[in-house]
Amino acid sequence: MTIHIGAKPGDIAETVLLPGDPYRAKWAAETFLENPVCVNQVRGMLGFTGTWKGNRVTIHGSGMGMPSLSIYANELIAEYNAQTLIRIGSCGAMQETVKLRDVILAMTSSSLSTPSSGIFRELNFAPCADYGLLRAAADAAAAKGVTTHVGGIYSSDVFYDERPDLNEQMVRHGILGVEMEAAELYNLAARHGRRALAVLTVSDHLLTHQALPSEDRETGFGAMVEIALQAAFA
Ligand SMILES: Nc1nc(Cl)c2ncn([C@@H]3O[C@H](CO)[C@@H](O)[C@H]3O)c2n1
Repeated sequence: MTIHIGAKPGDIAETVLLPGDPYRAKWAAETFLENPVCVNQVRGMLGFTGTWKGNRVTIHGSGMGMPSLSIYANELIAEYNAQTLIRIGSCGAMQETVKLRDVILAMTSSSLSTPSSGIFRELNFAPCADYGLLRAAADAAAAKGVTTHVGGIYSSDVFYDERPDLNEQMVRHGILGVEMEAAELYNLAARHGRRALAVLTVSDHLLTHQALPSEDRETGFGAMVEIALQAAFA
């Protein structure tokens, strides 16, 4: 047990999928895992452990924002020996070529700051995905015929952004999309020698201002979950 996770030792698998929304964790566990068991309910941040094709997997909410993800990722790594941590989530597209429902595989993630900024101080550390996971996810997506974009994303500290100048530079430099967790996940994986990847479904578009209707957000997420599972056990 930890301060924020009530699971008993051994309840959490070494492979953990991390959606921001605990109810998406519940949906994904019930949809994709055999015999999912709820292993955490502390503060409503649900976590479930089951098997996928015989492989043990935990699907656990991370909450929104890097501070929240940092709490869960730190505890999953330190107390439950998580070895592979894959964020599955939504993001906003920042390039014309990226469309709603497309999948983005985050090779790197830029940010203004992260919970690790205090450690790095003046170092501009480059948070990057595990290459093996990234390659396996790209292969899985291609095999499924899912339109996928691999490149840099932006992990923001805010949803209601007031920096159009910043967005302009990120679009100019090819940033594919914006979300709020991946950079710190990558920092923690690098610090602790673990594997991490962010597999994101485009739910909003910052240039066209389109947004997926709520019912699509769940179905469209199925491909992303399957890509993450296939990559984790490739
Ligand atoms: N900043 C931001 N902007 C856009 Cl357009 C987003 N679309 C999805 N998200 C993700 O969804 C949640 C916010 O709705 C966050 O966890 C974030 O990771 C977004 N976060």
